[in-house]
Amino acid sequence: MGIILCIFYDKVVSLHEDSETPVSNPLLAFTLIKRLQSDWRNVVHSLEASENIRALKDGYENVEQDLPAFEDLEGAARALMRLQDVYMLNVKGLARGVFQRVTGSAVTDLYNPRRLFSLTADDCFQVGKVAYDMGDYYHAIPWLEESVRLFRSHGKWNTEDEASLEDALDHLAFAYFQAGNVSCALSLSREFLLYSPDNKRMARNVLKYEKLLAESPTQAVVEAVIQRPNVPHLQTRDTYEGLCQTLGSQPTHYQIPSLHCSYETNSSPYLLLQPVRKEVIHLEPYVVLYHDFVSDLEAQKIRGLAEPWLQRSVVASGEKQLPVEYRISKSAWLKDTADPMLVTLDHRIAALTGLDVQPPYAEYLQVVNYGIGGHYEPHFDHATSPSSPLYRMKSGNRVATFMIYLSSVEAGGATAFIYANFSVPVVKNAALFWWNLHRSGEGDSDTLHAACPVLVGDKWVANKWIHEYGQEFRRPCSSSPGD
Ligand SMILES: O=C(O)CCC(=O)C(=O)O
Ligand SMILES: [Fe+2]
Repeated sequence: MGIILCIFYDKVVSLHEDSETPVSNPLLAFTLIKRLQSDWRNVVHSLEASENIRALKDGYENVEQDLPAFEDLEGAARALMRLQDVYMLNVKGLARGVFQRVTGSAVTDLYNPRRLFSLTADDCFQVGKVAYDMGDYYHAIPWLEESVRLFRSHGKWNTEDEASLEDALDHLAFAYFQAGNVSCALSLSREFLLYSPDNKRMARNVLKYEKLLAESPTQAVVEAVIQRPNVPHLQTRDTYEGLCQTLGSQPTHYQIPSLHCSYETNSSPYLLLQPVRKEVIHLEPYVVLYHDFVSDLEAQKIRGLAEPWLQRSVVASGEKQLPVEYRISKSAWLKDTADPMLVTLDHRIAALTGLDVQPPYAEYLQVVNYGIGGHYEPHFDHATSPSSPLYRMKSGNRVATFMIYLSSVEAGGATAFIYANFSVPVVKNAALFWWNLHRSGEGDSDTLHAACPVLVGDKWVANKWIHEYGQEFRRPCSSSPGD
């Protein structure tokens, strides 16, 4: 193996040596994907590697098809930007490996990593470039700023790097120009010319920026405010993000007497022997958390059964099911026949809720795995249009959701109820239950909810969606719209 690859290999090994779990730190996850997607390729194609190039290339080509694709790197960069937005994380801090929310002069640590993984100038460049290529200068600027700062302070270019200080200056200058900040664009372009004085394009840009500033000198002082790119389908973004930022901890005014804990037996012989600790979290909509609904072993078993079948999650769009940016996770459906333990689980859900969960009155168990940055933006579980694929089961709408947390997370990943204005943290082995429909059969719009992005960790949940039919005598209907 060539010396360059050895150095590169040692660097990768030392970064990952003390992570005993699969990658749970978003910064480490991003750099791992980047190392496999672009750094390694850059080492292989570098001039220094030429003496050992054949062996090096053969080794790379053998595994190339199994390595992350550019699309994966892009996804990982977008996940970092999502975390930055939702948790108001500071890019400078992220590049140093810390997860800090900075609001005014207040700095809050959202997570304290055991070890700091800092990003390189080239890592930051790649994140900024993903945003830049999408015309998203709001995100491109801080990441490219950080890249320029790191290139300037370390100065050294590494074999595996895709970009140099000039590339970072070039992109940042143009991003500032696009965002309306001509004076920053000008000074960065001038700095670029110090390193590459013969670059004609940049010389023309400098002239253009000088001319613009001469024509309208106010441009020099006006700090352009760049708007964060809007997500049209998400009007409730501020509430959602605020609820995610609490990481599921409840404000004290929720500690009201009607919200209490009890041992639930629901008059079921099954539960009399082993009551379940129930915590009423909210009344309208009615949301309860059943603690220790499953054991560690059961949770592990369910994850293991689902793992081989996991696929990118989809959502109902008209009559079709499609992957979308607002739901990022993997999921699998488990039939009861997959393991007798799932039948036991159904019995336990039926005993607790008093509902019939046999097919077709409930769906199979949907197991969901969210990686870093994985999320599900505000949505309803029940169908809101008569053409929804949910009606294909011919057992009505989804009357209730029973969701089991099959893992803990290190940070983030809370379940947020937007209009009801509360969020529930991930409580390993607990199950969250709520009614999606009023007794009239009409959807309860107060159940709008979301899965906050996972900041650090690997989140698993399982959904059991219970349908209207079969529950007629278990949850009688009522014509009163409020019930
Ligand atoms: O994962 C969560 O916290 C919520 C998941 C959810 O709402 C869903 O899968 O429909
Ligand atoms: Fe949901």
